Amino acid sequence: MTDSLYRIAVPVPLRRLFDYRAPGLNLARGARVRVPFGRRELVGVVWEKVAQTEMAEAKLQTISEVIDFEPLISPGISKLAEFASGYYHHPLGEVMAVTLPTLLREGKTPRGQTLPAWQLTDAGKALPLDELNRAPRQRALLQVLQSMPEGVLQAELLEQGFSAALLRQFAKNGWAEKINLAPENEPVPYRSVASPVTLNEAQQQAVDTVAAVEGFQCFLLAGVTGSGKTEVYLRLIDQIRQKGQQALVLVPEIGLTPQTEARFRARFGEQVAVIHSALTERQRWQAWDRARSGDAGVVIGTRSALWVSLPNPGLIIIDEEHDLSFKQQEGFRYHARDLAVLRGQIEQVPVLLGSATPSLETLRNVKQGRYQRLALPNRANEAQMPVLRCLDIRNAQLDEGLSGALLAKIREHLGNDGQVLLFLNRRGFAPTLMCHACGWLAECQRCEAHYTVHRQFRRLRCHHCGSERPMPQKCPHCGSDKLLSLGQGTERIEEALARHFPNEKIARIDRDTTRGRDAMQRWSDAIRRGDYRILVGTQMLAKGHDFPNVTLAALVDVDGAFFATDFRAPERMAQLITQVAGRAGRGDKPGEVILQTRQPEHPLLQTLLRDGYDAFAEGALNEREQHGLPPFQPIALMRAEAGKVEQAFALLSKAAQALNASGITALGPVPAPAAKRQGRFRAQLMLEAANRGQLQQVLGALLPELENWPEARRARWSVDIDPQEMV
Ligand SMILES: Nc1ncnc2c1ncn2[C@@H]1O[C@H](COP(=O)(O)OP(=O)(O)OP(=O)(O)O)[C@@H](O)[C@H]1O
Ligand SMILES: [Zn+2]
Repeated sequence: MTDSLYRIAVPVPLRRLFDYRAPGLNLARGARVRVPFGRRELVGVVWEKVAQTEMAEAKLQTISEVIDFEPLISPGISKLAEFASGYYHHPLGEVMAVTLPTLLREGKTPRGQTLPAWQLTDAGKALPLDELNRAPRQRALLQVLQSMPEGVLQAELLEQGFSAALLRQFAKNGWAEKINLAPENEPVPYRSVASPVTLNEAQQQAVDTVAAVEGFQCFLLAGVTGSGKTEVYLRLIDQIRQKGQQALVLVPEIGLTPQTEARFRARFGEQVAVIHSALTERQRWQAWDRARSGDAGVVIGTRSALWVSLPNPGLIIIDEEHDLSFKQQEGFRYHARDLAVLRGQIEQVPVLLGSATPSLETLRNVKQGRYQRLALPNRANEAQMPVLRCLDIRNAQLDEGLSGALLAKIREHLGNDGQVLLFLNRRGFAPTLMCHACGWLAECQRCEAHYTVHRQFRRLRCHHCGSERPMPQKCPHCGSDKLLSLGQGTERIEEALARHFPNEKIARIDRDTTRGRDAMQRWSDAIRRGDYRILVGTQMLAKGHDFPNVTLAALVDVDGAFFATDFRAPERMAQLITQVAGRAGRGDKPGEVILQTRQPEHPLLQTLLRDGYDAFAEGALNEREQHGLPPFQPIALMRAEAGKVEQAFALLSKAAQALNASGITALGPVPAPAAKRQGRFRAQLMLEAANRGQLQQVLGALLPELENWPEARRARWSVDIDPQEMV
């Protein structure tokens, strides 16, 4: 007799699966098992049953414990994981582990909520009904309990009119006992709630087009800021819920836009399960489990929610599809938007990508006819799009980066009862501390980067590694007390504004003021109430908010982006400007947008202001095509970091040779833009291929080999397919 053999995805950084014996067991794909691995025990996921193994008989080990007898992961998700593992060249075992909530990954099986219930004892079961003919209530209860041997929820019995006293009587007689029963995960029946708004023509057309699709089709919902994209999502979800299907909605950072969650809850109530990073592990598992059981009809979450198994999916939505947060930047570097489209294909459901500033990747897919474009060209509620204007600050007198003209504009808008929003993508007081006497710079030794001055905390902080130290009183080098804070962060702008507008309350929204679970919710409520009329913030303030009374949006400094080396910098800048601008004039008062710049004639800025984001994107796409950059040609980055520079370079140089020999262009190695982080030196290799197939094939062959090189043991390395950031 031969044992059953199973191939298991074990969470180790090796690009292969492992075979185990499971004598006499019948295991389901997607179920968890505990297996011996080296000297440890690990939780793996059953991948497939195999007839034979290449492993030596003596090395073959036996599964130590079966955790799930039913698959925990849906067939759709395991297909998606398998594809992603191949595409991103990340070990399948680790992919599986990353995609599960921590409790499940650790092999735990959290017990769901249980409710009090009643069940007959053996004496109760043996009791003939006729014996209770003279006590009709008792007889009725006995009859109910006999018909449900697994027990009946106490709440249900009370609802049927059996009193608590009667139940106690049964217990006293020894006929029944109180037990705990898991509530049946019966989906809450869905009732459609009438929408408070009537869709406009463009919205209605978008809804009708998506709703008419059977099976897979990917759409771009290109709606200008404030065009009512969310309303389109809600309407479509309502339609699929009526068919009993589930919707998956991925959003950038749900904590930043509490209004979005509130709108979904207002429409779908208990149907909604929200998955984000601020949940406890138990809450996260609960939300995940409600989705997996079909109990939750609408799942809203950040990147990792992509991996939730759904028994009955009907629609996948990616809101703000251009957002960088959909790309995981470490470990398993997947792009949740790209995989969501694939998931739609696997599960045969429509996918809707929404954005006012679509990524160039998505726009190219539209051009090629792979995605269908749905446009919402106007704001939903008759509000006009704001007017964008450059404010030339060359030679202007600046007070902490604020020009007199900008200050006058702020005064004007406040005078007209509007709120004003100032955007600066730098938190803290100042990005640099310098000694006026000797030129000493406060630098993080571990990262070779400037410390940021945080006056609020009286500390210097490294924004790369998080290390910090007290603000020095004197220069540690020459002892002078003339220490200068150079440049501006949000804290400093706030301080300057407080000087100019002493009677106004100022809301500063950045990572330093939004700690804690409901911080953003409180800010958002206070801003909508009008408690604050001046808002200063980083990109947290640029994303998706709907503050109807904001009439002026100003970008304090747009020049930085022009000097960035990353080829995606112009795209990001255009998206950011358009999104910040989109916060202005959303209510009944018209909006105005001001960009402070020393490069008012910059062609990119000109195109964006004169012709809008779509025209800008068109030009940017042409440029990418001419230079053979994504989305026209695929690129990948191979990164390495080590305690010594030479170790990182040694590995990458050897890899470059191998890659160049196989027809891939490997550029480098060069030091990474952030060449030292947390005491480790970083280098990278840029890979360009003629096409995806070639890139996949060459890397697929090289990496299992590279894994065993001696150089690979002296450096930590990773591969980033379709990298979004070059850092
Ligand atoms: N058909 C409609 N009639 C009237 N008001 C509407 C309609 N659709 C949406 N709105 C309102 O318009 C405002 C903007 O809508 P919504 O927030 O959905 O836009 P959005 O496209 O998601 O915006 P952004 O991309 O800027 O986040 C909201 O206050 C919403 O209630
Ligand atoms: Zn540091």
